[in-house]
This record gives sequence, structure tokens and C-alpha cells, in this order.
Amino acid sequence: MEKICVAVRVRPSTSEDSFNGSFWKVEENRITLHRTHDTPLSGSSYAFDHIFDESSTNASVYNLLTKDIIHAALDGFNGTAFAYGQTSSGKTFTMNGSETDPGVIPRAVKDLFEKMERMSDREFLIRVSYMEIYNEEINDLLTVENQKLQIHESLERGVFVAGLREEVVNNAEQVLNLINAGEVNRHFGETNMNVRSSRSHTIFRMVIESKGKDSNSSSDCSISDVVRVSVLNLVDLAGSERIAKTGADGVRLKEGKSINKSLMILGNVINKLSDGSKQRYTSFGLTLMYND
Ligand SMILES: Nc1ncnc2c1ncn2[C@@H]1O[C@H](COP(=O)(O)OP(=O)(O)OP(=O)(O)O)[C@@H](O)[C@H]1O
Repeated sequence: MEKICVAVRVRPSTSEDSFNGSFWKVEENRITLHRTHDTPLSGSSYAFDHIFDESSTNASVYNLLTKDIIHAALDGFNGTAFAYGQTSSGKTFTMNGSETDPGVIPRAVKDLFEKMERMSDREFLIRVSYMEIYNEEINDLLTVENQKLQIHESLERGVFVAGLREEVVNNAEQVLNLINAGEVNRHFGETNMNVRSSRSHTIFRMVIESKGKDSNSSSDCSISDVVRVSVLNLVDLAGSERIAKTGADGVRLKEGKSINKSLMILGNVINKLSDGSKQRYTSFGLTLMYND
């Protein structure tokens, strides 16, 4: 599996989208901006690892992009999947989904526990946490009292958020209930672009620890003795936004500035990470867009 995989998903147009005379055309893994009379605009053609057109489902996004990351996490590889894109492009729709088409996060949780059950030779310990970054401050979505948490670094734990609640979980239902409880504490707000716009970045994190079941009884040092620890991050970023389009002022304006600034810094970090890093991780970034 590639270390970093970048895909685009095109959101279906809605009646509210203004049509400016051009549209994006998808051809395999290339997306090109076209004028209405179907001539491609030069310099506006981009290739990605995958492109999901307007008819794609959350199931297809999960199966093609995330499944392998979840399975690799069970084998001890760190993994991250995040949705990045402008406001209202469908990030939360992709990560959380709907009743009829659950998103990447609920699918990942169910898949993880199903796969774990089939790995009968290992025992697992799963811990989950759920946090948001709102106006550059970290809040715990599982415990409302845990606000403005600080990032620390230690030799033992690496970089971590001090005081973040970590819940030990035993089944998918328990995790989904925790996520639903956390959703209530997320910052959403209405803008001209999205009636329910995420005003914070959210990180749902699972720490997966496992060891071979026979490791205690065996005197030989075998592969089953190795304790594997991996971290899976499923991230729903707030959307980049043009203030002129969102009509943001007051609190919304302050949020919009923090969102744009942090997304720019994230872009810098990803550039650096993709610059010859030798870390063991798998990840995908899903960029979401729509024709306007
Ligand atoms: N693929 C899709 N099919 C149908 N509806 C979609 C799709 N993607 C997004 N939507 C709808 O579009 C609207 C905006 O989507 P969503 O809130 O997920 O955007 P977002 O990128 O998370 O926005 P923000 O950055 O403002 O939080 C929602 O009503 C959502 O249900």
C-alpha cells in the first residue's frame, strides 16, 4: 500500500450552488475544469490516486481507501484518514455518513471489531478518544469539562494531549455510542454555504494494542510474543472558506480565520512529511469538492 494516498470526491450539485459556466469532468483518475461547451481549460487538469464522481457512495470511499488502513492498523501500522476540502463539500457527510449510507468512521469501527474477532490467535485492547480543535484550542468531546487541553511531549508517549479521556471499549456499539455522545459537543454553526458547518477540526482516535494469546505460556521468544501498538486517526477537518461567500462575521468570522490558518499550516506539515519520511504509517487524505 502507498504511504500516502490522495483522492478526490465530487459532491453532487445542489439547487443552492451557483453555476459559473464551468464544471469539473472526471476521467478515471484525472479531473479537469471544462467550460460549458465542453472545452477543457488549460492548466486546470489534475491527477489523483483516485477520483470519486458525484454518484459515488460512502461505501465505495470506505472500501477503496480506508479499509486497508484499518486492516493495517490491526497489524500494528499507524494510519490516518482525513477529509479535507472547502466548506460544504461533504467532509462530514463522508466521515459520518447518513442512516442509509454510513460514513468512513462507523464503517471503520464495525470493520475493526469484525476483523478482530476473526483474529482469534491475538488478544486486543482498544482505547478510543474524540477531540476537536476549535479556534486553536483542544476540547475533549467525550467529557465537556475537559476544555482547552494542552499538547505535551514525553519520551514514553511521544506527542500527546494531556488530560484527554481515553475509554477502553469492547465492541462496535459501545464506540458508536461514544461517538454519538461526542457529536453533541462538537461546534457546528450556520453559514451562507452550509446550514450545519463544522466550526472545528475533529480527531477520532483509536489506540489498538494486541499480543499473541499463547505468548505467556511460551518460553520461546516467537512472533506471537510481540506486543503491537498502533494508532488510528480518523479526522474530519473544518472546511476552508471564503468569507465573502460564507457571509461570516462576529464569532463565525473568528472561527473562519482560525480554520483557514490551521489548514494552511496543516498543508505545510503534510508537505514536509511527504518529503522522504521513513516513518511507518499508511494514510489517505480525501479532498472534497463540487462544481460551482
Ligand atoms: N455525496 C453527497 N451526497 C449527498 N449529499 C451530500 C454529499 N456530500 C455532502 N452532502 C450534503 O451537503 C451538505 C454539506 O455537507 P457537509 O456538511 O458534509 O460538508 P462539509 O464539507 O463537512 O462542510 P463544512 O466544512 O462547512 O463543515 C450536507 O447537507 C450533506 O448532507
